[in-house]
Amino acid sequence: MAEVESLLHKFGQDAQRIEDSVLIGCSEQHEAWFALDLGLNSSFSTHASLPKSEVETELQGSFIELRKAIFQLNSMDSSLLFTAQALLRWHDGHQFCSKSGQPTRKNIAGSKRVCPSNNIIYYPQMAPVVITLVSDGTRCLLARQSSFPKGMYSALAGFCDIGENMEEAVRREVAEEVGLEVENMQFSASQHWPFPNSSLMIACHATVKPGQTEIQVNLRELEAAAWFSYDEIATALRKKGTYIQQQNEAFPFLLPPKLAIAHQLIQEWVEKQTCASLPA
Ligand SMILES: NC(=O)C1=CN([C@@H]2O[C@H](COP(=O)(O)OP(=O)(O)OC[C@H]3O[C@@H](n4cnc5c(N)ncnc54)[C@H](OP(=O)(O)O)[C@@H]3O)[C@@H](O)[C@H]2O)C=CC1
Ligand SMILES: [Mg+2]
Repeated sequence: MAEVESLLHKFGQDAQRIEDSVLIGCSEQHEAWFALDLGLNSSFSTHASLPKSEVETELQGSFIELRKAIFQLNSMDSSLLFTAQALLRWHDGHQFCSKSGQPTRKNIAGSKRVCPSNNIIYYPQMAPVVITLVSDGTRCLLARQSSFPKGMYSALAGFCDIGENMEEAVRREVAEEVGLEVENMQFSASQHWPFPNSSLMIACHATVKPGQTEIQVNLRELEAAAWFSYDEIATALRKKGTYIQQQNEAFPFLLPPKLAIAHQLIQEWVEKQTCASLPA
């Protein structure tokens, strides 16, 4: 706190803004961890912006976009940063009560906001998203959106509609995006993901009926989708070098970064194929 105060003083800022911090976790030694929006991205903060390059010099570091940092972070740092970014962004977007129009107030930890005029409490929200790795028994289906990094393919993902359960969302998303009917869904794991706002990614494996593998790519949602063999996926998983280096290959085929739950699904599928091919 003393360090942050001295940084704020150095840049002529009111130390009072430390109260805008939000609690994002706790170390194994029971030290509380907080996140504070320094206001370098002006749309994110109600306070005056700090000069980015001067803060970088002062802190001997450099700010990079979270989407790019994903390729370099370890799982503990990423979890803290994902929580921090999602929570700070939620506070920024909930400054006013949607019923009374009055300013809302953050509680000390930053786990909610309250409207003093009618006591309505606002809690941070996450949007449930299903992500499915579809397999036909020997191949798995991956797709890419035009916004993905060059050459990157991932599992099919989509937001749950209101009133839907996970199974219904998986069936609808796979049918909408590639025109396939899935069966045998199996839950794998879940993950908080800070994009586009704050999503709860619910990951599962699913299969298609034998012989029913013809894809109809929905070009409004996807740029491409295709079946990939075990060898293609296993080779892509073994690739060395940074993401930038891999993207610069003549025909890059890249899988999502290790921190993404899509990567975990793909890894699990490869392991399952390896086990299935072993002699009994
Ligand atoms: N961690 C991981 O491994 C992965 C994470 N993801 C994440 O999953 C998310 C969802 O995948 P995506 O294929 O884009 O989803 P969808 O296939 O559902 O398509 C996105 C569209 O859904 C509509 N939509 C419905 N509800 C929401 C909502 N709550 N927030 C935003 N848009 C909504 C929007 O359409 P309209 O604009 O027409 O309203 C949006 O353009 C992505 O944002 C991505 O960050 C994806 C792959 C891997
Ligand atoms: Mg989608």
